[in-house]
Amino acid sequence: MDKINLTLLTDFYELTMANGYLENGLGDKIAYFDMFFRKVPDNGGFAIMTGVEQLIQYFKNLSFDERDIEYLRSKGVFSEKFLEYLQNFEFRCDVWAIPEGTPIFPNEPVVTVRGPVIEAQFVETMILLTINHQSLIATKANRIVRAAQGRAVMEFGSRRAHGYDGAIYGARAAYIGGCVGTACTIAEREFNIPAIGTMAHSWVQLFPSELDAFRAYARVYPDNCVLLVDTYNVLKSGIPNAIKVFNEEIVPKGFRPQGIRIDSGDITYLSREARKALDEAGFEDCKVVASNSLDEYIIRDILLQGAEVDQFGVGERLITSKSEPVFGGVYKLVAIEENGRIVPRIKLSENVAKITNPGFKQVWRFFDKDTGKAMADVLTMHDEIIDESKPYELFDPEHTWKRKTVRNFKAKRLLKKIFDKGSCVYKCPELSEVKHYCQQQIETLWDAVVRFENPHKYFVDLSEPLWEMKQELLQQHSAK
Ligand SMILES: Nc1ncnc2c1ncn2[C@@H]1O[C@H](COP(=O)(O)OP(=O)(O)OP(=O)(O)O)[C@@H](O)[C@H]1O
Ligand SMILES: O=P(O)(O)OC[C@H]1O[C@H](OP(=O)(O)OP(=O)(O)O)[C@H](O)[C@@H]1O
Ligand SMILES: O=C(O)c1cccnc1
Repeated sequence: MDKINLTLLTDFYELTMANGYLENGLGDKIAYFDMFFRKVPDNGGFAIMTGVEQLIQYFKNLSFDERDIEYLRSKGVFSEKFLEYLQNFEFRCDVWAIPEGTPIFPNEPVVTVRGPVIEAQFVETMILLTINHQSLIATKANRIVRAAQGRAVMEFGSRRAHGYDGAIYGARAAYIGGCVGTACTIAEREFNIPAIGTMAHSWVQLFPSELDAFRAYARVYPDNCVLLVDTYNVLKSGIPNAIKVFNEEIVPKGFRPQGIRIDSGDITYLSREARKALDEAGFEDCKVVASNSLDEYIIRDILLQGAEVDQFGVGERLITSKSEPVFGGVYKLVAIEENGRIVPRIKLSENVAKITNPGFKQVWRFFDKDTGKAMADVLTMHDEIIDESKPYELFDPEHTWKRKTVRNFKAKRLLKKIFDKGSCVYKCPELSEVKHYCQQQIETLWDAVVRFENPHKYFVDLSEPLWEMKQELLQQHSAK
């Protein structure tokens, strides 16, 4: 994409704090921040990590140009020393992230940044907005795709997206989450996501009659003809006219009609009637496509009702994650360095669930070697080693008497280093690989975690050393 300088896309307080850190001689103080989220949208059992590639681009392009500096100077609140620092700004942080397409769970770090506090703090806004947005849409898209039970879901949301990047990155996230393609053309040019689509009502309205409109379309696209049949009356005119045109314009040319699209009315009833009519006309292979404010709940319902739909087009409720439009990822300071030693920091809260997990950490996913299924995630100190040859005791960090010893497991580190002292050390996989990886990783989750209603809570535990360190910090603070 054409580069726009997004360096100043940061909350103003990041800049005032940065200026203040410098004034206090703390500019080079090393700090650690974690991004994590607290709740899976739509009460789902898991979310999908997405947006790392855009985050990498952001880190690579961070630099303050003349216009940025002049603007900041005009505010009259920043020291010349700070403006000079910004002019020579170079990103020097280490960054770890969970790879795109990985199922992620509440309270585990999905991004960790270590570096001079000025820089590590400054990037908060873009880290959160990038990962929050794409992970939200990928998670929503995956719910819709799962509801469709193997039927193709096309993403039709650009026109109702919240801004152009909401459309483009939304299309990207939806593809990772399982959509087969998008109506967003630029997403194919940029990301190789298949650009697909049918026709609008305006096409049908423009011609003197529906029959004329269908004929005209079929003549231009005999090999890829999907007709929109609900402009006037699906059963009385749309379907009969479509069948007539298929017979007149498509079959004689040696092609097969691709489909019809229904965009209003009772989708169950109309799709069943359409299926019957198409089958009777010898078009058993002609697909029935449905659209119209669909989401996972409506798709699940109409399939339960016996709808005969082969493909779904889903726009507004997917691209805006309408039922729950906030992912809620946050960015918290978890440690600082003092004389080269990592000193954990904690954020307290009356609400126990909101107390942060302190320290520089790693996230491990435990897989059962027999079934290949994910059993639990465990947060550990960053340098802890998990020995797969020995039994490992998992325990609930809140109810510590709940314990389980696991054997015969594979433990995989989830946080991968993507930047080393400001240099990118990670090669992003192709988007098609990410999509495939996502599907594969979801298959490692038990059905109970994946189901829509009251999914089983996947365990995100703390290792014994991390749990003890957290207790110690809590005790220190309560003693104060
Ligand atoms: N069988 C069904 N069960 C449950 N929901 C359905 C069924 N068929 C359609 N829907 C959904 O019901 C909603 C109906 O939307 P709406 O009120 O816009 O009606 P419409 O048929 O599109 O009307 P219009 O002709 O004005 O476009 C849509 O979200 C659609 O997906
Ligand atoms: O309902 P969504 O899930 O967002 O799916 C996309 C919608 O966008 C189009 O309608 P629109 O009225 O914008 O254009 P049209 O005249 O081509 O139907 C399309 O026909 C769908 O109804
Ligand atoms: O191609 C389509 O059918 C389409 C594209 C965008 C929005 N609604 C439908």
